[in-house]
Amino acid sequence: MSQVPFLQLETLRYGRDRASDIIPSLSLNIGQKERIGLVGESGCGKSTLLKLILGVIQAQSGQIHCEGEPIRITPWRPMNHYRKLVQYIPQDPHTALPPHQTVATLLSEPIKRLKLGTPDVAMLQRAIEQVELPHSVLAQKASELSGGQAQRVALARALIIKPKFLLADEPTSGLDLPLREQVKALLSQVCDENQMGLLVVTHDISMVSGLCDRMLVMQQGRIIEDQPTADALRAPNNIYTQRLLEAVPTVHANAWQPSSLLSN
Ligand SMILES: Nc1ncnc2c1ncn2[C@@H]1O[C@H](COP(=O)(O)OP(=O)(O)OP(=O)(O)O)[C@@H](O)[C@H]1O
Repeated sequence: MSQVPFLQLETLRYGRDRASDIIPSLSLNIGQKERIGLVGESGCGKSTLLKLILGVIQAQSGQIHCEGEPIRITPWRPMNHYRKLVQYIPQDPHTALPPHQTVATLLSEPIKRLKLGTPDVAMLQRAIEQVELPHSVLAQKASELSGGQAQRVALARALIIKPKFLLADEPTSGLDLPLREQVKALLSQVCDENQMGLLVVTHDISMVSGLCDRMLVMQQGRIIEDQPTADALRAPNNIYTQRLLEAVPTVHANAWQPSSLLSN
């Protein structure tokens, strides 16, 4: 019996009019626990696609199914169920997290909103431990967090409801190199621990090569490359992907080798 994909996006269209659609027609299947990296130049529609999947904006046409069910049958009832399955970490947590709220309040909010019980101290402490922050952070306000801490708190807030899938919009933008490596390692770790899938938008090809099984390249709202990451990096199908990889100083398509080859 064939397994239903976790997410099925069918001919999604998003834009004001057909002549200037941000996403003209996009279809994509995402498997359970799949880790996908989405790259493409600025303004091509990556964040728009994440918002469509999250359900915060609605496509003009097309459908999204999650585990075989449409995500929006009536405005609110199915969305609550869906939000328990799919969570999001924003591009800039510092501006997305309400500055005057404490981390404890921020972590409690999704549990209350989604009616998943009463948050207790032990639950909040476990959540903050999972992103490798000290318990003392729970008492701090969002405005008092560093960029790296805010990113981890945003991750803890997404993970606290134990989603099956995480959408991450440029989770390492604005962080310095060591912090980027830490966030990448942490994402890999939490995906393993929580048996969770991931769709990460990034300009950092090393994040895709280090974290994702599958690589998508978007151009003008269309997916023009969709391959296992190793194949996309070694032999891209599309000339645009080739150019994108050549523009990356650290990971050159010709220099890249899968770790299995390096260890032989
Ligand atoms: N709220 C909005 N109203 C109108 N146009 C928008 C809105 N948000 C984004 N756009 C436009 O949609 C297009 C795609 O934007 P989007 O943010 O999805 O791109 P992106 O690939 O994520 O870019 P970046 O890599 O710079 O974050 C851009 O042309 C942008 O100007």
